[in-house]
Amino acid sequence: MTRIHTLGFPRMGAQRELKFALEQHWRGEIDREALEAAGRELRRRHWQAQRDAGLDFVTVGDFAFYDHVANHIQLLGCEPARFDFKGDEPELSRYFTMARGVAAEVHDHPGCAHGEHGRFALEMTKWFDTNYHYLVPEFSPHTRFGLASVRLFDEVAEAQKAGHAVKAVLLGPLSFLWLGKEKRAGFDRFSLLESLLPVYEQVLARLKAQGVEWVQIDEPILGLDLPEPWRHAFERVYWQLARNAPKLLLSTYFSPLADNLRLACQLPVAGLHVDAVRAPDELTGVADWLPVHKVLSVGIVDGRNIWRTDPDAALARLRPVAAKHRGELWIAPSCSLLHVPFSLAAEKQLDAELKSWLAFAVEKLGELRVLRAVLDGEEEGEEEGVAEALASARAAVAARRASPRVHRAEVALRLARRVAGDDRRASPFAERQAVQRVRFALPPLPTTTIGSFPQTAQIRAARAAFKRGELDAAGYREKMRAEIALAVRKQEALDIDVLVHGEAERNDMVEYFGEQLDGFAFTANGWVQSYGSRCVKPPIIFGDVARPAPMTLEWTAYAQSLTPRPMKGMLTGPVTILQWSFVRDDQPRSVTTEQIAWAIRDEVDDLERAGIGIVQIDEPAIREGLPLRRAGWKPYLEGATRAFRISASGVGDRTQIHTHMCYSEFNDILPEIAAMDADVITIETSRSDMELLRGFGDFEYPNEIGPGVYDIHSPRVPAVEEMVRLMRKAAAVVPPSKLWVNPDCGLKTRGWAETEAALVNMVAAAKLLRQELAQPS
Ligand SMILES: Nc1nc2c(c(=O)[nH]1)N[C@@H](CNc1ccc(C(=O)N[C@@H](CCC(=O)N[C@@H](CCC(=O)N[C@@H](CCC(=O)O)C(=O)O)C(=O)O)C(=O)O)cc1)CN2
Ligand code: MET
Ligand SMILES: [Zn+2]
Repeated sequence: MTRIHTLGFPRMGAQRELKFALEQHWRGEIDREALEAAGRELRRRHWQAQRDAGLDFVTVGDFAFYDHVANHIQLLGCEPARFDFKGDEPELSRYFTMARGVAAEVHDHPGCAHGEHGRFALEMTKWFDTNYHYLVPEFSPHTRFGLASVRLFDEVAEAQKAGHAVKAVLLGPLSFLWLGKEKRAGFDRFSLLESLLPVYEQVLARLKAQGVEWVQIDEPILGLDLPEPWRHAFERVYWQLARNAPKLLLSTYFSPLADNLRLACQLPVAGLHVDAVRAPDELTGVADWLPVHKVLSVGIVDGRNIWRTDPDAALARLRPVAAKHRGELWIAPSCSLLHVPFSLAAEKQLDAELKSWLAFAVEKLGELRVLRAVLDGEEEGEEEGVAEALASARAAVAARRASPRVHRAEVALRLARRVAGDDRRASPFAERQAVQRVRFALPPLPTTTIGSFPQTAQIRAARAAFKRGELDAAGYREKMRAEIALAVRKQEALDIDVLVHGEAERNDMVEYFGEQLDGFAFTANGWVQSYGSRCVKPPIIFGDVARPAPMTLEWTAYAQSLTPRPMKGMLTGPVTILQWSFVRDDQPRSVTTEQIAWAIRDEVDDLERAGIGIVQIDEPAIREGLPLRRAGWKPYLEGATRAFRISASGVGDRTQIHTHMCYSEFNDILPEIAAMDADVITIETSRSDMELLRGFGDFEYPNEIGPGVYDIHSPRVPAVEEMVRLMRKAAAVVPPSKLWVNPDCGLKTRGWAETEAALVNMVAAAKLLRQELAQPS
C-alpha cells in the first residue's frame, strides 16, 4: 500500500489569521497566551485538513510564529549571545526580539554601523531559490548548543491528543549549519558540527519516547554543489543520529541530487524523499540505488507551483518507480506547501475555466489521494470520489493544453522577429553618460530613493474600498494622486535630486504589473508567506504575455508635472516579475521572461516619449533566480541579462536607465551584472558595512553605482555620521564620480516619520561629502 504525506503545510491560515494575530500581538492588542491560542487553532485546522484528505500522517513541526529556522535556533539553544537575554525573558518574546530586533533600543555606538552591539534583528535571507525569507543563525567560536525549547514536543503531544498519526519534521543538522553565517572572519561553522549532534540526538530520542514513528529530517543542501567536507559528513552524521531515533525520512527538494544521489540513497536512514518535479530524470537512478528496505517518498505534486497535476503524467513517472523499487513507496508534494496559497475555495472571482487548471495546498493534498488510489489499483471508483476526481483532472489538463487563451500569435511573432542588437543600447556607456550628465546636470553624489514611500493604512484602506466597489475609480485616482503629490512635496523639501512618485497605487511591485498584463491572472486570496507576517500574492502567468495598455505612464507623468526635478519612472523587471509569479510550466521559463521583457520595453519607451528622462527597472530577484546548481548558471544568466537589456534598450542615449537589486550577494556574478549595462545600479550594502561593494571596486564595475547607505528593514533612524562613514568606505573602492547616495531598498514598510528623519540625514550626509570631495586633499 502506498502512503501519502506532505513535507509541510502553509502556516498563515486560510484567511491569513496568523498574520493578523501576530500584528495584533506586536501592537500590544493581544497577549502571548492569545497568540499561542491562535497558533494552536491554526495547527488544529491544518492537521484536520491533512487528516480529511486521507494523509497517513499529519506533519508536526512545520508551524512557526515567524520562521521555522528561527524555531530551530531556540530548539537547539543557540540564540546569539549579542541579544543578551536575561533568564526570565519568555521564549516567545526572545523569539520576536531575534526576528524583529528591538526598535525602541537605539544603539549609538560610533563605529558600529550594523549593530554588533545592539539588539538588531537576525539577518533575513532567501530560502534557497524561493521568495520565502528565513532568519539566519549566527555562529561563532562561542556558539554552544543545548536542547532549549519544548515547543516541538508540545506540538507533537497536541497532535497526538487530537488523535492523529504524527510525522515530526526537523531541519537536519548539516542544512541548519549550512544556512547559518559565521560572525567572525576565519571561523568555519562546520567545526560546530560535533557539538551540535548530541542535541539532535536528544531531540530525536525525545520524539521517540513520545511515540513518534517517523521523523522527516530535511537536508535540502543535498541539492547544492557542496564542499567535500560537508558531503563527507553526511554518512557519519546519520550513523550517529539514527542510533536512537525514530525512523528517519531524509528529505531533499528544490534541486537535483546529482553527485549526491548515491550518497543520499546509501545513508543509514529509513527513507528518502526526492523532488520528482525539479529532478524527474533522477527517479530511475534513485529507484536503482535505494535499498529495498527503505521507504522511497516521491515528491510528484509540484509544491512550488499552482498547476493541477496531470494524473497521467504523474502515474507514468510513478509506475516504473513502483515496479523497480520493491520497497515501500510514499507519495507527496515535491517540497513543503509553504510556497503555495492555502485553498482555491476562497477564489470567487477567478473564472471557472482557469480555476479548474489550478491546485493550491488543500487541493494538492486531494491530488495525493487520487494518485494513491490509482497506483494501488482502485481506479474503478472503489474509493469514494476517485473516479470523478481523476476524470475531472484529466479534462482540466486537456482543456488547458488546448486552450486558445494560452497562445497568442502576435506574441510569438514578436519574439520570432527579434534582430541582433535589439538587446543593446545604441551607444556605449561612456557616451551615454556624457549626454546624460549634460541633460540632468546633477550634483556629484546625487541623491535618490529606490521607489516606494510608506504604504500607509490610509492608502491600503482606499485600495481595499476601491476593490470592494465602495470607492469609484475617480475617487481612487484622486486619493492616489494626492499621495503622489504629498511624496513629491516631501522629496522637494528634503532636497533630493532624483525624485520618485512613491508607488502609492501599487499593492505590490509584481502583482501590480500582473494585474495589467495579458496572460496573467490574479487571485483574491492567494497569499504566500514572504517573511514573518508579511505575505505576497504572486500572480499566475498562464498564457502568452502582452501589454494591452500603458501601466504606469499616467501616474508617472502626473508626478513629473508637479516638479522641475527629474522624476524617475519605476518598473519591475522581467526576471523579477517571472521569479515572483507562478509561472506556466508548458514552455521554458526563458521564453516567458522574454515575453515579459518586450512588454516592459513598451512601457519604458512610452515613458521616454512622455518626457520621463530616467527609468528604473527593478531586478531584485535576479540573484535568487540563479539555479541552485552551478551547472545551470550560465544559460540562466544569459537569458536573464538579455531579458533585462531587451526591456531597457528601446530608449535613446539621453534616457538614463537605473536598475535596483537588494539581496545583493552577487560578487560571483559581477560580469553578468555589468552585462546588464544599466546606467546606474542601486544595491543593498549597508548591512554588510559596504563589504559587498568591494567586489564592484575590484571588478572595476564600469557604470554608476548607488550603494545603499541605510537599512530600510528597521525603523531605526541612521545618524548623518554613520552614512558619511559608509560613503567614505564606498568612495575608497569605487571612484566617487560614479557614486550615488540612496537607501538600501524601497520604503513601503516604513512610516513617514522615520522615513523623513532618515532622509534628512541622508541628504545632509551627501552634502557633507560633496564638500569633502570637492576639497583637494
Ligand atoms: N512580490 C514581492 N516579493 C518580494 C518583495 C515585494 O515587494 N514583492 N519584497 C521582498 C519581501 N518584502 C516584502 C515587503 C512587504 C510585504 C508586504 O507588505 N506585504 C503586505 C501585503 C501587500 C499587499 O499586497 N497589499 C495589498 C492588499 C493589502 C490587504 O491585505 N488589505 C486588506 C485591507 C487593508 C486595510 O483595509 O487597511 C484586505 O484587502 O483585506 C494592497 O496594498 O492593496 C502584507 O503582508 O501585509 C511583502 C514582502 C522580497 N519579495
Ligand atoms: N521600487 C521598489 C520599491 O522601492 C523596489 C523594491 S525591491 C524589493 O519598493
Ligand atoms: Zn529592494
